[in-house]
Amino acid sequence: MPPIQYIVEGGHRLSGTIEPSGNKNSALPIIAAALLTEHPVTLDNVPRIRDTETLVELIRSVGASAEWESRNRLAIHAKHISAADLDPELCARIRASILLAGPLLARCGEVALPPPGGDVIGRRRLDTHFLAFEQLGATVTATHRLEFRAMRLKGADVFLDEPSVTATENALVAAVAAHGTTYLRNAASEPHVQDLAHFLVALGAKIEGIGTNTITVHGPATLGGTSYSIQPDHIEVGSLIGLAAVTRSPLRIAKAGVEHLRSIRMGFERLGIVCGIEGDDLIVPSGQTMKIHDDFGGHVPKLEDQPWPAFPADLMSIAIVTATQCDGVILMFEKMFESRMFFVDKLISMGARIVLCDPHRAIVAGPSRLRGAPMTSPDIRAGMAMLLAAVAAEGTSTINNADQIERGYERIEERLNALGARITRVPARDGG
Ligand SMILES: CC(=O)N[C@H]1[C@@H](OP(=O)(O)OP(=O)(O)OC[C@H]2O[C@@H](n3ccc(=O)[nH]c3=O)[C@H](O)[C@@H]2O)O[C@H](CO)[C@@H](O)[C@@H]1O
Ligand SMILES: C=C(OP(=O)(O)O)C(=O)O
Repeated sequence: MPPIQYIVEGGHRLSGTIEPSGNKNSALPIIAAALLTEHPVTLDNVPRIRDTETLVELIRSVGASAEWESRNRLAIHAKHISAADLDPELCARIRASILLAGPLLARCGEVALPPPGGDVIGRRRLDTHFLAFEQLGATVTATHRLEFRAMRLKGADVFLDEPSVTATENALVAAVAAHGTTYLRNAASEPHVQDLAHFLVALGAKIEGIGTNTITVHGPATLGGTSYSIQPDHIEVGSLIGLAAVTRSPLRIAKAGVEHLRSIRMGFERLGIVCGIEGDDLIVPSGQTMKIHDDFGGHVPKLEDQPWPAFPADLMSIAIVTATQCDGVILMFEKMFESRMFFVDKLISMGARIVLCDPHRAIVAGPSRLRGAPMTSPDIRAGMAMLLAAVAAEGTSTINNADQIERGYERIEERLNALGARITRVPARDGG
């Protein structure tokens, strides 16, 4: 497939209603966890994006059947599977290939995984996965491949060294098959971790403490099949709030999953963007003050990411581009990844007033007028932030490597164009 470029004619107001897709980071562990049961599973609201398509290819390669029954409905049946050698090229395409470790270890007793890929946003350690598997009775060997073995997984009292999202998900899946009770302490509690836990419960698992940082699993469970619908993507909702703000447009985000939006709404409120709620819809009115709230005493405020339920790391790039259009000064503090902020040089070349203090902190002074510019997307969220900047800017921008954006956002140019954006999707001419 040739690389994709977006050509964006900026400066147009948007309006209308848009529905977020299903959560990518829920769909990935849930598709992998469907390998735990030999009974049929039907998943609805699966985002049809590059990451899910790649994981579907991977689960087929171990013997599961996986058919798209409609655009967003996926039927999986893992009656007989074998953790035979997995394709290194497919595994390297996505971070989520590591999520096959838990279900394949549980079903097959051993698995050898080529290293995972994913966004290049800094070092991405796997040590927490290894710690959890070892405490559940597996042996782990990490050389050019990651090898996990356990003839019988045993329940344990596991304290994770950090609340890693995918490590919590792998440990949770392994614990469902383990003999005895498992406590996962210092567990991640992101909406996607909760979604996976609810899916496992629908299969027949016994899990307590969903949504907290101590998850208790009573195993081993006798699992059946189920039909399950993936929750809306709160990161996409946050991206759409940013889009409405930077284009000063009124948007209704329908079926937004408002129960998971509290910290996200608070983050945008610090930038002077206040959203309303009507049922499960989120309303972003136009005519916002977009005035950054100083801290008490007139001090420079800060927006920082932290593990859930605080403001999510995956929205930091979107928050930065949004802040460039707000009135005031704010420190943006990205604590998790070493390279996620480097894309701000592109915003600076478009006219944004940002000082990158170090790889984790940037000071944004707004508002600034953005001019269209050529850009290349380094990762999903920086790419989406660039798309927001391009839609808001005067003039035309090009975004190369838009494939990165499409790893996480389904038919995004088509859906934003329906709101009034002017984005043309073309195969990249310069290979970019
Ligand atoms: C497929 C998937 O679900 N990917 C998500 C998952 O990745 P993933 O599960 O890979 O991310 P982790 O939660 O393991 O953490 C990512 C990085 O943050 C650091 N870290 C983590 C927790 C912490 O309290 N402090 C800290 O500094 C880790 O050292 C690591 O370098 O969670 C990330 C953090 O929400 C998101 O960006 C990714 O979109
Ligand atoms: C970092 C992300 O994804 P992944 O972990 O799949 O690379 C993301 O969704 O922002």
